[in-house]
Amino acid sequence: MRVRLSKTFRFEAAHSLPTFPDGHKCRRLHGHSFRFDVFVEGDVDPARGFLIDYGDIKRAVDPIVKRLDHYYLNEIEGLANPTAEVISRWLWDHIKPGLPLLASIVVHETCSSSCEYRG
Ligand SMILES: Nc1nc2c(c(=O)[nH]1)N=C([C@H](O)[C@H](O)COP(=O)(O)OP(=O)(O)OP(=O)(O)O)CN2
Ligand SMILES: [Zn+2]
Repeated sequence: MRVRLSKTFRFEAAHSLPTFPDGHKCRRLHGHSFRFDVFVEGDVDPARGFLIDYGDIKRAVDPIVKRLDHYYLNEIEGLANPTAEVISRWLWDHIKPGLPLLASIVVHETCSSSCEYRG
């Protein structure tokens, strides 16, 4: 049985988007309560009845969240232009080595705006 699981993480951070046009609101320093969903995919071991312990996903992702929470994202290596697109790829690149079943990252920058990256 093939399944896709998700677990949601949150962090608070500030950013500004230097590639947006002059006068655009997102060029100004502002903050978000970022939320992102981590999706893992694979085949369920019939004897165990589960793919991966949700706790193991948390243990793989929490150290990455700590690198973002309450920081100015533009100052983090690889996030000089921290759009939702760039953040989702950055999360993928940092989470995938410790979570090989990773299938997708969805970053929710606001309640109505999100970006999915599938590697
Ligand atoms: N393709 C992208 N477009 C925008 C990004 C982005 O990362 N990728 N980011 C922003 C801003 O950071 C902004 O904070 C979020 O944009 P927006 O959805 O416009 O925010 P609002 O809450 O103001 O949206 P409303 O639906 O108008 O209330 C902008 N664009
Ligand atoms: Zn923003």
